[in-house]
Amino acid sequence: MSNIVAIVGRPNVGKSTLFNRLIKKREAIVDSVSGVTRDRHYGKSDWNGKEFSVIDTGGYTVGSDDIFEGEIRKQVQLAIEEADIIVFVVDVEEGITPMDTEVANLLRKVKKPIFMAINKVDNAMREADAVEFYNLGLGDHYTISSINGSGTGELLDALAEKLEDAPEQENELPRFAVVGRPNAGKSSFINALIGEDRNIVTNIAGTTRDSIDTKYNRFGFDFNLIDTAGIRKKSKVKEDLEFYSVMRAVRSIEFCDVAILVIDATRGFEGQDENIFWLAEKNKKGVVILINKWDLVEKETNTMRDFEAQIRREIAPFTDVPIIFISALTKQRIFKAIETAVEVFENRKKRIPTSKLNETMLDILKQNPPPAYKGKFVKIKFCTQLPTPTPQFVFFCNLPQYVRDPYKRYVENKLREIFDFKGVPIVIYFRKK
Ligand SMILES: Nc1nc2c(ncn2[C@@H]2O[C@H](COP(=O)(O)OP(=O)(O)OP(=O)(O)O)[C@@H](O)[C@H]2O)c(=O)[nH]1
Ligand SMILES: Nc1nc2c(ncn2[C@@H]2O[C@H](COP(=O)(O)OP(=O)(O)OP(=O)(O)O)[C@@H](O)[C@H]2O)c(=O)[nH]1
Repeated sequence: MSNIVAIVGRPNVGKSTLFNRLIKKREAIVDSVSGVTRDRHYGKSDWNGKEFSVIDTGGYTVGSDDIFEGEIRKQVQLAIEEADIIVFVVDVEEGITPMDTEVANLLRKVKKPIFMAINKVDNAMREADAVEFYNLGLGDHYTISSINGSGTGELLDALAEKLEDAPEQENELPRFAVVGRPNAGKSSFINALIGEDRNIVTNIAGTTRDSIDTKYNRFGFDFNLIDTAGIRKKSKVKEDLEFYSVMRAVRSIEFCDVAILVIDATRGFEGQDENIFWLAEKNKKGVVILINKWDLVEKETNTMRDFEAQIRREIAPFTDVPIIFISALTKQRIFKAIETAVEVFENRKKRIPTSKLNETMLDILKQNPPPAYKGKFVKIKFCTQLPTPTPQFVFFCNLPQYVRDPYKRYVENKLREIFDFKGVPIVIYFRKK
């Protein structure tokens, strides 16, 4: 299952504004992960019950006009190859520009669903101006105002119809995605893992959407590796582009059950690593962190402990994530890495019987209830785990609106302590009863 929506268009048409609006719809649950080094946005949202990832292209580095245009063309081409749905944003204030025409020419040949969002249609007058864009010869048009939100609902309704439903994934093999920054050692890890079997990679990049899995049996475990991009041929263009690595990570994370995040020990846990981490968490995927190239690190007594502590600080409150120190080069703890990923996969499927959950949790929560709010006391009466693919719990109480985030975190920590959800994001709801 993959629902990646890419927003393309020339600079200043309102792509980022539209992106924010698409994501803000569900601000309480999701927010955007913005690239630290550059202004790249990707986020997770849902509409009419369907989930999707949104990637905002752009964040172009300003150079000469030629370079600039080349950069846009590259991003559009990548969006065409890698995204499932494309939203092409144009600007009614400016009308059709040569760059719009160029983008439209690229898009016209594409079989994927394309939505043309004619932006900045803030009032009825501009509705008439929008007609001009029919000349670009692209199918479906939507007049929107990203600033005031008008028209975006219709756009999303139409878009949601093209999104795929989340598939049932019971009883399938674990799907692992090896993700991380360029040069972290992802390919080396995969090669160390599959060793002489590397020829069993039969999928060719980009042939079909579903060819992203490859099945392996190693160390007695059966699993699928998602998007073993590193062992495939890479094109120079793709390697150069930060946009490509983001797109790749989003896609393989969407497909996986557990994200194996490879960090370069010699560089530490940096902004981009954190982005990928939170992306997995927002997608409710299991996570295992591998600190690779451990052979290169000069070790003193507390090196490992300090390294680990620093990462746990960064990823709080989701701190019980396995962190394993490996070397893809010497194959140190490669087995342990896979074994742990399998454990996390099992944790993610874990179902706590309602009776057991109530027996343990209600007592604990009674002894440590949410703080009174405006003189009112919250009483938690009952709890249950939802029948969702990933752990989600509902706590029924008299005044759910008074339960604050710190208390939710407390409850989450208790659940983690008692039931072991190591490496797995869990979601907690309070509802009225
Ligand atoms: N009037 C009006 N202005 C808008 C609308 N949407 C965006 N803008 C304005 O257009 C300008 C550009 O918006 P951005 O969202 O930054 O455009 P962008 O396409 O992401 O630009 P790049 O990051 O340069 O690619 C900003 O000043 C926005 O406030 C709209 O619906 N109506
Ligand atoms: N010393 C040491 N070097 C390593 C280790 N793992 C990878 N390397 C080296 O790090 C460099 C990058 O490794 P790759 O496996 O290509 O990294 P990658 O994450 O797949 O990189 P991209 O394909 O660019 O995303 C190579 O020169 C590897 O030989 C390790 O555990 N120890």
